[in-house]
Amino acid sequence: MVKVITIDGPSGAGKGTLCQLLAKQLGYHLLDSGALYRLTALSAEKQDVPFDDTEGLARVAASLDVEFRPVEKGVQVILAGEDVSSAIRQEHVGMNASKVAACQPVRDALLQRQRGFAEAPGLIADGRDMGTVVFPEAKVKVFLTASADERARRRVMQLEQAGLDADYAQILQDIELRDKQDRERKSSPLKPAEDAVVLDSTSLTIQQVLDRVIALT
Ligand SMILES: Nc1ncnc2c1ncn2[C@@H]1O[C@H](COP(=O)(O)OP(=O)(O)OP(=O)(O)O)[C@@H](O)[C@H]1O
Ligand SMILES: Nc1ccn([C@@H]2O[C@H](COP(=O)(O)O)[C@@H](O)[C@H]2O)c(=O)n1
Repeated sequence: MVKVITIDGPSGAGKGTLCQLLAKQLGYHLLDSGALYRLTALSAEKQDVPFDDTEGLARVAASLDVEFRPVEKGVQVILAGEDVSSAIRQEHVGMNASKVAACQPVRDALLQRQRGFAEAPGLIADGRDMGTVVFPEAKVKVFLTASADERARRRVMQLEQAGLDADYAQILQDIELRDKQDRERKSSPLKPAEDAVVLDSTSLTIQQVLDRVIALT
């Protein structure tokens, strides 16, 4: 059986950073499930599908023409031949992803595609419901958290390092709103699986987080 390690948690907890390091160290494949919800939101926007059109959104999710291309500094995301790696990372796309992700038909449309990433020798699955819904049989499950203040501080640093303006108060407000939406929705709400190890990274370095997760494998 393919070994799957699930890393779930709220926005900015450090899941993506951890998952890339884990995948590299263990030689496993990587699933960035948030990218699929972001791509669905971006495609819906491009195709003028309203965010309350459940059927339309599910069609968009089911027909995503996407390729994840490994490159030296991570993964390039290609949507219908166009490089949307930066476009899907915009703050408003994250908020829209959180809206479309609350729609059960969208989640249903993406389920098998996500499971298809589980190939030998193993998979690191990054998201909100990897341990609870998509890979409930995974042997190692981590729920990575950090305080909202710390996550906003990290996001500000990330944006400033990329040469972009960052308003701490606005970012904190967006993080808290996205947390609320993701935790309170009916479909696959953000929560730790019963058998997940909860890891609070607020005062841990990236290396310390990585070491603790490697110790679980
Ligand atoms: N333990 C840590 N200490 C300090 N900074 C960290 C830590 N973990 C991650 N970071 C930094 O925090 C920022 C956000 O991390 P990352 O993008 O991995 O979060 P995420 O959980 O994947 O967020 P999202 O779900 O919104 O994609 C990055 O700039 C990353 O370098
Ligand atoms: N398994 C998942 C992954 C993500 N989502 C939703 O997508 C939004 C964007 O995710 P990022 O990890 O890229 O920030 C997120 O806020 C969730 O609403 C999800 O529902 N399930």
